[in-house]
Amino acid sequence: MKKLIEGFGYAFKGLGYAASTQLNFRIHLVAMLAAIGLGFYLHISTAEWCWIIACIAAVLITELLNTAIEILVDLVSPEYNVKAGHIKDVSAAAVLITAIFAAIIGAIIFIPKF
Ligand SMILES: Nc1ncnc2c1ncn2[C@@H]1O[C@H](COP(=O)(O)OP(=O)(O)OP(=O)(O)O)[C@@H](O)[C@H]1O
Repeated sequence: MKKLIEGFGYAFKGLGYAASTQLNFRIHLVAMLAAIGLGFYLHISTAEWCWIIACIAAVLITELLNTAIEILVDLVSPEYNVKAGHIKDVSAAAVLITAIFAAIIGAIIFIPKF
């Protein structure tokens, strides 16, 4: 039980680190709050909530993994290295793709309600 609680502590430490060091993560958190607020304001359906929650989770998880990959690359390759650059670029592309598709799903759900 103690191990489980410690594990949660480390996870929240990671969340705090990402929130305090990554501007993009904070932007995604603001977008999450905006989507949740709009969801309540526009009374979206249960199925629509499921899509919005899945999108929020996908974007935040991808951003956290991107942050972890950036830290790992900086650790193993602090000097300039073409492959290190590719790893960071591909990781950033994963965040971009997730955010674009989340925005598309958000637009499909919210725009017709205005
Ligand atoms: N060690 C490296 N070798 C080669 N290119 C790198 C290296 N580190 C970073 N780059 C290049 O610079 C870009 C920006 O890297 P940086 O570490 O500033 O990431 P970032 O996406 O701006 O994240 P953050 O600002 O949150 O640290 C990378 O996407 C990559 O193209």
